[in-house]
Amino acid sequence: MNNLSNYGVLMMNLGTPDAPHASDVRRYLREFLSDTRVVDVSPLIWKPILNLAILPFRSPKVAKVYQQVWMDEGSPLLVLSNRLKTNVKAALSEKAGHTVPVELAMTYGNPSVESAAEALRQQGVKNIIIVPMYPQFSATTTAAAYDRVMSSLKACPHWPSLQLLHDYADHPLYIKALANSVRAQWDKQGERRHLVLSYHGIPKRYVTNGDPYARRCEITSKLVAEELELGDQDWTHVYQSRFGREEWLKPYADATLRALPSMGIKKINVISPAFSIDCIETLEEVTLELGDEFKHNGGQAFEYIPALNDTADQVALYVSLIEQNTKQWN
Ligand SMILES: C=CC1=C(C)c2cc3[nH]c(cc4nc(cc5[nH]c(cc1n2)c(C)c5CCC(=O)O)C(CCC(=O)O)=C4C)c(C)c3C=C
Ligand SMILES: [Fe+2]
Ligand SMILES: [Fe+2]
Repeated sequence: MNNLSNYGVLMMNLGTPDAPHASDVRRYLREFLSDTRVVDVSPLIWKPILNLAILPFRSPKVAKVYQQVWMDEGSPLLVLSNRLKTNVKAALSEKAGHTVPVELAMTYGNPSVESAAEALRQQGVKNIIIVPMYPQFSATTTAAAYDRVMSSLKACPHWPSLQLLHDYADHPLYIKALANSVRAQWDKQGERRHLVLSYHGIPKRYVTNGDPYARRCEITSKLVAEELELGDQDWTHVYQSRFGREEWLKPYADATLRALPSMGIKKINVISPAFSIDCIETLEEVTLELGDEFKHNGGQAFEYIPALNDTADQVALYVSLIEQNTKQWN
């Protein structure tokens, strides 16, 4: 990174409501669930269903869930993404010997891509590396982030050069970071436990149509298991966060966790490798909902292992990804 002064980093995460109220959640869900990358049904059919049958009921319900996990500074996804951004910027700048501009944007909602891109431009950035904060590529998330960047530039007369980070499902620093956080949890609890690796699901049809997400998740699980020297009986790979009626990727997390105690697995640790940052899906759905399902069905001990968030391991991982992908500008 020696003599480079005109490149900058745009870190991107999914998006989250501005406040934990039904009206904010409704606005956020409307934007998110109107993206055909996320729900690929024709808008002519989907829009009435979304506006009349989903948003009026889901928004107040989900707002209550956000209230349970909301932090003093805001939504966990935004607060923790911002902390990571700050730490990545400090680490990159220290290595480069000058300030490296790093901004955070969300695919849906705030901070917008337009505001982050303008902030980069104000700092003299001409080369931008887009860093979607998704370890496993999916068209529903990573490609949606790329789409958002491209649409933000539609009217832009002074295009920057762009580098798109694809994914890092099998990056050695990512696998080591996940394994380190499992080992840290085992040390804390004084015992190794069966490890459940729970990934956000997507409709099975998307994978049949070519989305590589499931394959990338399987690679992550296999490598983490190898790194931790786990036998086949010591870990389980599942998908959480189903939405709607069609079949999603299996095995389903809820059904699997209900069944584990009857198979003699009564103490578990759960890690959610698809989430670089803790959010409503990990803090509520995994920690509370799945934890309850497990315990109400004979499970004795359930501990969620936090996402990598703004830890030193995650900062080192992102610095390495950015360095590897900005070589042509060095
Ligand atoms: C409707 C289909 C959905 C697909 C496909 C999907 C894919 C997907 N999502 C993430 C990461 C996150 N999802 C989050 C929340 C969330 N996801 C969906 C639906 C789909 N996700 C909904 C409706 C919601 C909102 C909550 C709810 O109504 O249940 C979040 C958290 C946002 C937050 O504010 O905390 C993240 C992160 C991935 C990685 C993924 C596919 C790979
Ligand atoms: Fe999601
Ligand atoms: Fe959920």
